Amino acid sequence: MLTYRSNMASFVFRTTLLRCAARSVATKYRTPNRWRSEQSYATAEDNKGPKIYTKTGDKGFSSTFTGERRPKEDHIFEALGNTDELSSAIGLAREFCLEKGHTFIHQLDKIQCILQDVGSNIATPRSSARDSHIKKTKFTSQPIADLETWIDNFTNELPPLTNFILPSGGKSSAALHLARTVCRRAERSVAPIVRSGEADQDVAKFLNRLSDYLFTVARYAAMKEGNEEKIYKRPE
Ligand SMILES: Nc1ncnc2c1ncn2[C@@H]1O[C@H](COP(=O)(O)OP(=O)(O)OP(=O)(O)O)[C@@H](O)[C@H]1O
Repeated sequence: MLTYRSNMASFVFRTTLLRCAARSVATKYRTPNRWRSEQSYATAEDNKGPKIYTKTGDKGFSSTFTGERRPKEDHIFEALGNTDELSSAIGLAREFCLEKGHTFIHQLDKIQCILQDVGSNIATPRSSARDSHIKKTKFTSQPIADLETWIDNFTNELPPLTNFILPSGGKSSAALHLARTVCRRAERSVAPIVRSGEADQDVAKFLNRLSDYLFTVARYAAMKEGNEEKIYKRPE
């Protein structure tokens, strides 16, 4: 259901994108509430209609939510791409965790949705944003507080860390570690955007806290599955 919903959201994104080519990215980075209301307007006609590609990016330029055209190697698209990759890495880890019946799936689901909001914020450079853009893409601090609560709860159940842990501990755990490293890349790419005032500070804080969450939940998954985590040993 959830996958269907997200496919649907992306489909509606795309169809709207084609209908409103001049506002291309504006449609792709809408707030979740806006997506939901648009989904209810999707019709059978929409389903037959436009293609997924607009070809507007073929010359190596794309659009921000504010309508600026920038080269694809711009910091903004780099950060958007890393955030997208992060959500995909979490999605894969989630599938392994689901197979093992882990209880934190709902947290991963929520995080993937928040990452869409991270993308909206990054795609809206403050220097060219109108008030309405800023209002729609504002990133709140609540998701950071949620991550901190989840980290603290898992940490209370885990044995204390006494060694360097290496990515291991079964498929769920190793996939969560991989997502953690992608998260750190996303954080690095967001840093200059936040520093220059183009995105909200809380976006950087969220990504920083998210890598700690992914580390902690990776350890938790290994513990719950009864898998040993590899620890660093100095090579003989
Ligand atoms: N390679 C990329 N990496 C990260 N973000 C991208 C990339 N290309 C585009 N974007 C961002 O994602 C939004 C949607 O992507 P999309 O693929 O529709 O853009 P496009 O390449 O400009 O268009 P098209 O694929 O239709 O030619 C863009 O408006 C832009 O903000």
